[in-house]
Amino acid sequence: NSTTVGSYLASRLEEIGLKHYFAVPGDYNLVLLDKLLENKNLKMISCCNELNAGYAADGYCRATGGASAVFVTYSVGGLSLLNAVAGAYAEDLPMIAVSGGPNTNSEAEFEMLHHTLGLLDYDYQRDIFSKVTAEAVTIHDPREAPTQIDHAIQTALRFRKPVYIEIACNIADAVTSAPNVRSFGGPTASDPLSLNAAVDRAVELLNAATKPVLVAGVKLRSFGAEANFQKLADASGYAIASMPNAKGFFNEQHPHYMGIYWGPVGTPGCGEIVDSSDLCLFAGGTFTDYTTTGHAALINPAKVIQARPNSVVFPNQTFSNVKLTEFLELLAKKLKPNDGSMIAYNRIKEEVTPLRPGAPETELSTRQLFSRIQQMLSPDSAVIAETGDSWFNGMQLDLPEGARFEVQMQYGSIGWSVGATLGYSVGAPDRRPIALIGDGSFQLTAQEVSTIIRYGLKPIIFLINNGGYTIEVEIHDGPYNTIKNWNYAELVHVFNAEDGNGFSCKAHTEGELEEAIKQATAHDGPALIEVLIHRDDCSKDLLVWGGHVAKNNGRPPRVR
Ligand SMILES: Cc1ncc(Cn2nnc(CCOP(=O)(O)OP(=O)(O)O)c2C)c(N)n1
Ligand SMILES: [Mg+2]
Repeated sequence: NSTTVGSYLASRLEEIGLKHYFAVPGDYNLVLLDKLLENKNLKMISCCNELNAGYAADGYCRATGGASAVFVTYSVGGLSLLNAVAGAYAEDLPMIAVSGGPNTNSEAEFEMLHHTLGLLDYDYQRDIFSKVTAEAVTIHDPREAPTQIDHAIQTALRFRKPVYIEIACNIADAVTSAPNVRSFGGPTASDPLSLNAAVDRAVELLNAATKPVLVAGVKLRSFGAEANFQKLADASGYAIASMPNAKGFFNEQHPHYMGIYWGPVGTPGCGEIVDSSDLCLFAGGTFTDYTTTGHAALINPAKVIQARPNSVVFPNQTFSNVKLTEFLELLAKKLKPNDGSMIAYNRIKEEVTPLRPGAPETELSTRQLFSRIQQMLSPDSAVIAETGDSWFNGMQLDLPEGARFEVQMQYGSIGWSVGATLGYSVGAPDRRPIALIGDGSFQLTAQEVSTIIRYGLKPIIFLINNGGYTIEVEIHDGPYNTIKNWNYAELVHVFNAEDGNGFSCKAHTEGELEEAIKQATAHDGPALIEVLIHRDDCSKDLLVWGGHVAKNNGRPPRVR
């Protein structure tokens, strides 16, 4: 029996668990969107622009732990979406980017087309997307659609990477085979010999260590290994740390959790224990200039085991085709418990004394703001921290068990958080996201707040108005770090127009913040609190981190 190409794609998206997709229409994808709308089990979320639709699809992956889909028109849409897809690649998110494409006859007829470069080559968008995806296919022949679509979807799920599917505008409603039964698996299994050898080697080294530690890394989430890591943590008795881009992937209320491992700006006492340990197992970690604070973290490769998504790397040995989930799971069964690192940590850990609130008329400080946000957190919170001082302030939040934390620290494309908050809210309706967004970042993608209002989503957005690009100021200042101030709170009323339900207000003082949070929390809809912070009031950690990153950026060119 048969169906159409668009309906085939829709039924496969439904089959892999999607309930929503994000879209911006254009004449290359209108018929395709019509076919998608026929599928009543998928809901279209219409976005203001393709970049934000991509950021929303990014947030949707984070909220659901699964895939997401975004639909755009050719070239003018696709090339705007591109940056969000590159971000999904960097962050290991299985986003399915679908673009309408030129009529299958156009190239053969030497037809010049609108929205294109004015050349007679119409493969350029797929070619560009092939650089930021694990697979990029163009569907011209409806008979090949099932094969191409299934292959692209399977690739996204197996490698946890975005894929690109281009569907010619006159093919979307062409007849093709109905979808036949099959499963769409995730990452493949390990090579058993390699897995057992890697585990045995790890057991041998870790059991011989005096104060080994475990560190949770960012890839735990994308490769579905959070639960396996938790089992290993419980079985080992080791002290545990999380890297900054893995915050929340390990339960921060666990008795052996030390905090964030981020070199000189990590949780006090945590870095010292990791750096002085005689053997550290990093599970899914990434060691970039940002996650090591300009390489100021004192990681000694001779004392590190890296459990990666598809391999385990010891100081002088690598075992390939070993899956992270299976390695952690098997190791948990074989490891000898050892609380040496926990004893060491308990000797030096510092008790954090909560900040005492000032008088209500006290001018708001970053520290007071975040100590107040801390009190809002609950197990169903999801904190979304934008690139900026929000990384550092957000990192210090103490997450209740079950609360989630999202950062885009690998790609760090400012403005991501607005679309990501939209997508996360759609993907996790049982959570109330709390977004921490700087004024500079917000100015790139502000209009997606109107989509949050349009669909009645209910995140609470803290818009931190400190007058500019403070994170850049602390790395390297210049006139380019100052931005034009907006009346951010007023923008919500602009987006509400006559039928929106967005709440917003400004807070200059601790008393106003208290009132704002009370009203926002009580409001049954989206809320934006614009907090006014002094331009130089940033976290101490940003000052330290900025200095190290600037120094690392400034390394002189090597000349022979
Ligand atoms: C798309 C994109 N364009 C430029 C940059 C560089 N950049 N990184 N952070 C910033 C400034 C962020 O400023 P805000 O959001 O106001 O954050 P804070 O003031 O640090 O709280 C820039 C301009 C970037 N990271 N991503
Ligand atoms: Mg700012």
